[in-house]
Amino acid sequence: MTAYDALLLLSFGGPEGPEDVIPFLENVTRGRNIPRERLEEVGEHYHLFGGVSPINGLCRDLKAAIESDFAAHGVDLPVYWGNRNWTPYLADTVRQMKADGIRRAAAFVTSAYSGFSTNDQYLDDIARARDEVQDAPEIVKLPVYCDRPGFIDPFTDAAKDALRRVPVGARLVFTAHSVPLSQPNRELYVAELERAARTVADGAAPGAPWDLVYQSRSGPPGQPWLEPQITDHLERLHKEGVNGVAVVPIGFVSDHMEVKYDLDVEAAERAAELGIPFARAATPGADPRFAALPRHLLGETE
Ligand SMILES: CC1=C(CCC(=O)O)c2cc3nc(cc4[nH]c(cc5[nH]c(cc1n2)c(C)c5CCC(=O)O)c(CCC(=O)O)c4C)C(CCC(=O)O)=C3C
Ligand SMILES: [Fe+2]
Repeated sequence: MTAYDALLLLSFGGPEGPEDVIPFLENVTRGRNIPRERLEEVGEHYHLFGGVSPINGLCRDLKAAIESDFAAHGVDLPVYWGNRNWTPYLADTVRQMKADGIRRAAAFVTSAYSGFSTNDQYLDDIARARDEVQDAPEIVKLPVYCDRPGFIDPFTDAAKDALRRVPVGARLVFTAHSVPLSQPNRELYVAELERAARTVADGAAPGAPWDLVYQSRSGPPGQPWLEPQITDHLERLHKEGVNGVAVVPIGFVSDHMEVKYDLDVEAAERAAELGIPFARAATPGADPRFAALPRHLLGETE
């Protein structure tokens, strides 16, 4: 079926305990001009969760779901997992793949879009990890999948479910991670987000208004980033008299910290203060349709 001899699940990584939080944040922000106060604030978000990022468990679940999907469809490929910013570090995974005799792996990244943070940085990570390992296996990133049914359909179902938890007429609000306006390929990222949001909105609430807004901004105050922020947007919707909000984190694939804190804690609190009924849609996570995406994408590339 395929010219590959392994699948590599490539993710962001996150701390596994309180002592990991600061070194993890240093890894993420090295050379990136993020204010110290912002780091301390984000560190507190992790400490609220015992210093453990949800992303690691989510990756383990997704890896198991991909393995089940492969087994159910006769795809005989081992699945490896490596991260950009924390253990299991990608370079260590590549070293293990090499030791196991892997020669050419396909990489499925836990980020669906084109753009710098969402695609290009992962390509750089692959190149850097391969440089660290002598005769490293070839690693080919699978195509961007933000328009695929395996990504869109779970969101459409989740958006419908979230709409059922707020009053009829509530606004569908899509969120994605903000990035600096100066970031390379920012237009492409936004265009893909708009297209994905429109597709989900058409499926979940045909004809109803929807918005695409941003979250988790981290740069210095003077630097322009994609706006509006979800919290500001909630205020605006409140002033407009909107009677409820169903938030769909279309920019992410799983319920990691940006979802569990920035939406489920921060945005939900803001909505409560404003008296707006608020529901947050699930992300694809380990949905079997999402876990089937690597197999579908493998079948298309050689
Ligand atoms: C577009 C995008 C995605 C979606 C694509 C993808 O999923 O890859 C994403 C995902 C994630 N971002 C994550 C964590 C962090 N991102 C940070 C900082 C930044 N993110 C950025 C962008 C994105 N980030 C940017 C432009 C910065 C500024 C620094 C820089 O230019 O790189 C910081 C520093 C502190 C802060 O938030 O300021 C942290 C801790 C986690 C792990 C969560 C967990 O542990 O559960 C995940 C999945
Ligand atoms: Fe981030």
